[in-house]
Amino acid sequence: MSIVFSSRRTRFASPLDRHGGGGPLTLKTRDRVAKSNGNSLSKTEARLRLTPEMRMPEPCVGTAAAEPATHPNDPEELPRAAQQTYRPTQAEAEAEQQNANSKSCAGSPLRRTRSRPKKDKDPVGGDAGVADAEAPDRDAADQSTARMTPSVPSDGKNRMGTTIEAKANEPLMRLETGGGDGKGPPQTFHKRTPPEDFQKTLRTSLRAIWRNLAFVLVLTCATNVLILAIPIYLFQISDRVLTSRSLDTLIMLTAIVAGAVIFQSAFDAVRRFMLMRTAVEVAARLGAPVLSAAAHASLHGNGREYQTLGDLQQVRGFLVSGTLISFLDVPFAPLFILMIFLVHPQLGMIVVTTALILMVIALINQKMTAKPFAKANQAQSLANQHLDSMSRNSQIINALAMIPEAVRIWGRDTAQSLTWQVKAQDRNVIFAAISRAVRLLTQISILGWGAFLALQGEITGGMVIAASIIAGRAFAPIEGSIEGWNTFLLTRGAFGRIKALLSSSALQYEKLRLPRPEGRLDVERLLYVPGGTKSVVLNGITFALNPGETLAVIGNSGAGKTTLGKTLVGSILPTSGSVRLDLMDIRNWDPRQFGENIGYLPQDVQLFPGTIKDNIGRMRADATDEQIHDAAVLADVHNMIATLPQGYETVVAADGSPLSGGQKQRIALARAFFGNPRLVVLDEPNSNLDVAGDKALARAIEQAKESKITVVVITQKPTLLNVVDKIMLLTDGRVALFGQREQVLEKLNGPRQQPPEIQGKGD
Ligand SMILES: Nc1ncnc2c1ncn2[C@@H]1O[C@H](COP(=O)(O)OP(=O)(O)OP(=O)(O)O)[C@@H](O)[C@H]1O
Repeated sequence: MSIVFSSRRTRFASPLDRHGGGGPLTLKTRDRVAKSNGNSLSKTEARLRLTPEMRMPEPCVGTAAAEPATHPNDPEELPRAAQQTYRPTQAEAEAEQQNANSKSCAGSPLRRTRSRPKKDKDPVGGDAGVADAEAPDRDAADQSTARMTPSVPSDGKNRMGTTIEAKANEPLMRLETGGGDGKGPPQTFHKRTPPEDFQKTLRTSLRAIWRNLAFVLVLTCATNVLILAIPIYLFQISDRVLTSRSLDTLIMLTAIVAGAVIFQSAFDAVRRFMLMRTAVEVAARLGAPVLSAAAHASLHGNGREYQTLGDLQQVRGFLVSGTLISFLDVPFAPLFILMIFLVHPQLGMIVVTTALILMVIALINQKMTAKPFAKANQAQSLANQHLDSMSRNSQIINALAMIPEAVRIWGRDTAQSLTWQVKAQDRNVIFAAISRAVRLLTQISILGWGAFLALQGEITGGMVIAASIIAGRAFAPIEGSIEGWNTFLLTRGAFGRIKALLSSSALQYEKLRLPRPEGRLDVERLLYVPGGTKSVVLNGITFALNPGETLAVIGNSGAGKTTLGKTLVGSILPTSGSVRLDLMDIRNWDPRQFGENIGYLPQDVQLFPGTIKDNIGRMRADATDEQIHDAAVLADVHNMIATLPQGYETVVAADGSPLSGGQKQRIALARAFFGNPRLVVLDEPNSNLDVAGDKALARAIEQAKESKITVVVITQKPTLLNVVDKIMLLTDGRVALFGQREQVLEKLNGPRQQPPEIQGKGD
């Protein structure tokens, strides 16, 4: 049986599958650097200055000829992987040669941006033109340096990262083709994203369940009717065969009852098969919507929304449980009771009385066990939370020898859960024993009273035995339902939570798919008061950034920097005020489109289990090698990845091993830059970096700026301040200072004092 989790936006495939378990990162021939014919290069093209990254894919013959005078780097210093990876075959080279006359060497946007002459930086960051993002480009344009087309239609002629158009005196141009990758199909402004209609999914799932259950009910009906064959057979043997001594009758009856039993067993098996498949269908249909709705709801919740997946398990478990079979059989109990009434009304009364007694016992049982079961579940949930925390913090627990304490805390909650469970189960066992005793006593009563009636000549001996068997058959589902009542209540509660989650999910509303943003950021009167508290974490934050501007947010610990970063990327929603990307409130962006156009490096970096390329590509199945490589180059981590034994195919565990803290942070930086986003928020991106990493980060921010990516970098270290346009000082959730870098630095430290003493200022 094939099981498909259907979700328009979610594909449940192992990230490892995408690359078939991880072959080497290769660029397709057309993505490789076109070998340029030196003769065909224009003067402007000949002035291209290639950085190692630019030259890495393939030496550009024509450009390389013009290179030595301007390029200080020795090719020997290029990373080995970089030098070895991209070697087209002769045929490929010839094919590429066809385009070489019209194109120069390829490079990623960043590689291209780095090709421009570097403007000498003022050591104190006095790059007077920083506020004017166009200025450096103009300078560069005056020198007729290379111009990039980061995003181009995928028509095979101009591909992102493969073409440098050398056009003099033109500002840096970015061809907008839409999509987060910057090179998907052209954006259609009025194309609406189809709504996530979870209600419909729920309705269709319920319909499927009911349809299956209706069929199961038909089979149950047949099963219950056929099961009467045995008591009827007994009745016929004792009252007909034994009295008539007819062998033919015995053979015929035996053949009929054997057939009935075979059919009954087959029907029973089929209904169980169907229930099992119904359970699987429910999990398959609702799994993806529940998970995506839970992930979305967790933005405003406490993270427990993910437990709804556990609720789905509960529903699935109930569908294959014996309790449901009992529930399905219960409606046929009156049929059996009616038959006993037909045998003799007095026997029927005994059975009805017993059924009522069993129900009363069930109600008392329910009342007596509800509280202890609830307490047991509560304590178990706490114990599970401790367990989860232990598994996430296993290294620190081991290093600090905290295992006894961790085990004690887990043990305390587990013991409490077990204590309540024992209490509940004790009561359950007692009531189950009482009900079983009542049932057995009833069968004895039927036999005894039936014998008495037989003695009176009112019924035959065969009728007595048949009545006793039928009574047993009538009680079995009633008893099963009583025992499983608690499970039924839990399942009903679980399904209620699933229904509530899917019904209230905001994802179901359709959103307009907007044109690709440019990266303009407007923050207005941002107020954030965490739910359940009265502390104001962000208080009236207002500022704006133009596309391509870079802002450093500085301030003391607890000033609200991280919270501000989270509100900028929409991972928490402000209590009031708004964050707008290209004038549109981020709440009104299609979440998928918004996510594709932003990058975020959180303070607490976590990588997903998978390869480095999966992580950089945000686990997207449609992430191309080229995009991954571009992001790595943009974040200036390609060289670092190239030094790893498995390069981009290095498998990262859930705890980030085998990467160091700094390496993890740099991979996460590349992930933030994946897809050529328009707004990137970096929360203390250099907290784990060494000097080289710090420099690479500064370069990455400069490159992002040149690619017109709006960058907000939260930092405690002054080193990054040299590469930003603006600085904001946050104090107790308020903007204490905001403005051009030089002005803010001057206010912080006084003129000509570098670097600023950020920590000291807020004290
Ligand atoms: N969900 C929350 N509930 C209660 N308080 C919160 C919540 N989120 C943040 N805070 C509080 O808001 C304040 C700012 O936190 P935030 O993490 O934004 O500071 P920060 O400036 O990033 O600090 P650091 O530099 O140490 O990371 C802190 O005092 C923190 O306790």
